[in-house]
Amino acid sequence: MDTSITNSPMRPTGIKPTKLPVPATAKPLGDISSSESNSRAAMPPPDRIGQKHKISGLQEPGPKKKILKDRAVEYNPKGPAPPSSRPTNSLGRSSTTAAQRNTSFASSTSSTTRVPSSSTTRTTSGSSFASSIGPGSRPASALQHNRTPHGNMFHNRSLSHAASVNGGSTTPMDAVAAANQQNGKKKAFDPDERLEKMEKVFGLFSSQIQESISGKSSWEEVISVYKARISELEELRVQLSQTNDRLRQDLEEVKGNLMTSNFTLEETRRTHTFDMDDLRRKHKNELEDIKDERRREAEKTEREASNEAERLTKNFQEQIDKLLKLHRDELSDLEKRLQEEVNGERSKRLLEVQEIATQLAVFRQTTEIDVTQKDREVQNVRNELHQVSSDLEREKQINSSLREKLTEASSSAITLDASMKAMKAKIDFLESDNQAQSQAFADLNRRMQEAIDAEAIAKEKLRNEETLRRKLHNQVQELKGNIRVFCRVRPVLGKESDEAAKISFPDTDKDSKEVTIQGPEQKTALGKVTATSNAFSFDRVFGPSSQNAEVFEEISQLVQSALDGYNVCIFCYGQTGSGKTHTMSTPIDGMIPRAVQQIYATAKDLEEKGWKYTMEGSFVEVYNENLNDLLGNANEFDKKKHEIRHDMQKMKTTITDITTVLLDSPEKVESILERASTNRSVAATKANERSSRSHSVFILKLIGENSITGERSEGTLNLVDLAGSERLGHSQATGERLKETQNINKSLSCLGDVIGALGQGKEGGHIPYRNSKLTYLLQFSLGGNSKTLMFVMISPLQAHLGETLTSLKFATKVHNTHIGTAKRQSKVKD
Ligand SMILES: Nc1ncnc2c1ncn2[C@@H]1O[C@H](COP(=O)(O)OP(=O)(O)OP(=O)(O)O)[C@@H](O)[C@H]1O
Repeated sequence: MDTSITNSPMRPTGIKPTKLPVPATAKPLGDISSSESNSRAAMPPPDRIGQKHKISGLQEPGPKKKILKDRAVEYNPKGPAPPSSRPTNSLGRSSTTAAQRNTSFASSTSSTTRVPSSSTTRTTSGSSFASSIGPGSRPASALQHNRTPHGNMFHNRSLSHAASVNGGSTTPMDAVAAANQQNGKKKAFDPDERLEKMEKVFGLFSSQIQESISGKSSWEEVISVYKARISELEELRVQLSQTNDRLRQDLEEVKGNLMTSNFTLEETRRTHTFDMDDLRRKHKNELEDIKDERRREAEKTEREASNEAERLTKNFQEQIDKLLKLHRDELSDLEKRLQEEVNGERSKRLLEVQEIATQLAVFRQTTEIDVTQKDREVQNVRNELHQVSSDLEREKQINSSLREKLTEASSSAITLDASMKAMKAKIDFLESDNQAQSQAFADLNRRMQEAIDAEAIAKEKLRNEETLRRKLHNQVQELKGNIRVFCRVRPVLGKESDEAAKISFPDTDKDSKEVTIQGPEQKTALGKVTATSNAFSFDRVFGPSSQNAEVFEEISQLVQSALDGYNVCIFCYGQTGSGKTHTMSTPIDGMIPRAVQQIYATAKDLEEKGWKYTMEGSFVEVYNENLNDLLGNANEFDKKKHEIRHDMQKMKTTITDITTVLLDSPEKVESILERASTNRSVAATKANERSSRSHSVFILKLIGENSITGERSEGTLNLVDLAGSERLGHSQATGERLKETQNINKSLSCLGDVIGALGQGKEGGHIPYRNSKLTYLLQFSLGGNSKTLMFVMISPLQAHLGETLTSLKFATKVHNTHIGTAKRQSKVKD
């Protein structure tokens, strides 16, 4: 049999092998061969049998049945066995034949077990063998259980076959044993009977051999079917592997496409995110600007409204006063005029009455004289009585007319009296109206007084609230920490063509406190290129699109603290060209002008709460460990010596021979900055042609006094623009520039040392302020009695990545420092 069928390694194609038919004649032969061998082994050797016969002296049996050898020849389909030179045994079979048979059985046994079919196939062949043996036989699998360690299974099985040929259910062994038993009763061993039985068994075996031979051809057919099937399967396998290769290629292609799509998608998403961020920031800035504008407008309107109200109240008061005065004057005039008129009229009427009375008296006298004359005349001229009577009559008529005249005069006197009374009533009325008005004015005055009192109470309340606000504001500042670090990344400028570094802002939507920078690319030992991602966190991070207004919004609270009497120090740290001067000193927009503007606006608001501020500004430069007066004469730089003096009791710093400008208008700061800028030492290095090689410190002293509460506060706002922090190696400086760079590096590292020592917070511990001019100058503005803010400025260029990471590490060190609680410098005047 071709063992390559079963032994050839079959690739797993996933196709189940077809169940191939197993010929019914096929039988496992190994057992039979073995059993035959075993049967023989169990028999005594023939020559010994003969010997026994001879020894026993028993009579030779007569004409016997054919001997076993002959019978074997009869059963052999190929004819009688060839003459053998080898000695044969008494059974007439050469040992070679038996060996061959054994080999043949063994191989058929192994081939049977090697058939590459399922257990079903094996079972089938097992059962076919079982069926070929007879109804009483057991299946091959069952026979397996009879295997003994001594290999005598074949013996048992051959006996079993023999038994089944006899048609009984007893095994051949049992039969032999039974025969032995029976014979044993008669005699110990009956060879004839034994031989007969053996012949029967042999006949059976021979028939089975025949069957096996015919089964072999069936197996060969099966094998050829298998072979055909195998070649088919091989073809199928080849086809499948080709299809598989094609599919794998397709898969690779699809994977490539997918990666490209993913990459494009990622690119688009990133661009979109950046656009969104920009838009969001722009929108936020615009919103902030609008808010600011609105707030300013609202404040302005409020201020205007209150001024207008005040002005109106004043005007109204003045008008009322004027009106009152006018009314009073008018009234007194009217009164005077009326009095005069009444007096005039009265005297006139009195004169008239007196005149009439005089006339009447004169007339009466005359009349009386006339009457006396007439009486005398009557007497004299009684005769002339008629004449005198007529004269009397006439006189009576004159008298009556005079009486009428008197009545008329009396009535006119009565009319005069009435008009006088009316005049008096009018005067009375006018006088009573004046009283009502006076009452109204008194009411008005009272209400005004009440309003003034309420205003005074409100102002008092406001003052108290201002004090409370200062306290709370500074509590909030203290809670935020007395040293804060902000990071600002400037945008890539139009003129810059260098590659931008990979800087991201992971929490722009939330707190804006984080910045992540991808470090330089490095090759691993295996040649793989990797880049580390460096994440930093600060109190606030401003991206490239941030504006100075947005930055100032964050520091305005510290400026307020300076007004409230605290020492505040704001630094800008970073390499040359990273945006320090842009942040600090840009005209109108920078931190210095904005701080001054805010201080003015707030100081003005505080005026009505009783506060009056004076502001003094000075601007100095620390260059090569020398102090220069930036508001002084540039020709005296590095020649004139300025000394720093500390008053340890009052915790005050003064610089000798320094220009101090009284800032009495916000515009003055512009001229200060301009002057300082022209004076400031700017020298070229290879790193940046506009590099500032000195530290500049804008010192603003704010002294506030409250005339009402007697409070006084003294705060200092230091706005420090540090020199470029680049390392020596990078700036490639030599000579004078090398000295500058060394001094800059020294003072910056001293600043780090001072902050570090303050951070350790040892009570009374040594703080190395004296190690550099800068730290010595800022002694009272760093540490316990101050609030410090450090801006770390970042260049967005990949070429500056090393400096950027160094700056951020320094800033992180500062950020991790906690400086003790700030104390306000305030006192109440004695
Ligand atoms: N946020 C910003 N927006 C726009 N331009 C900026 C910004 N920051 C800096 N710049 C520009 O970058 C350039 C360098 O900035 P700046 O002079 O402020 O750097 P610096 O750190 O002060 O350098 P130096 O150490 O030399 O003083 C300037 O042209 C400035 O206008």
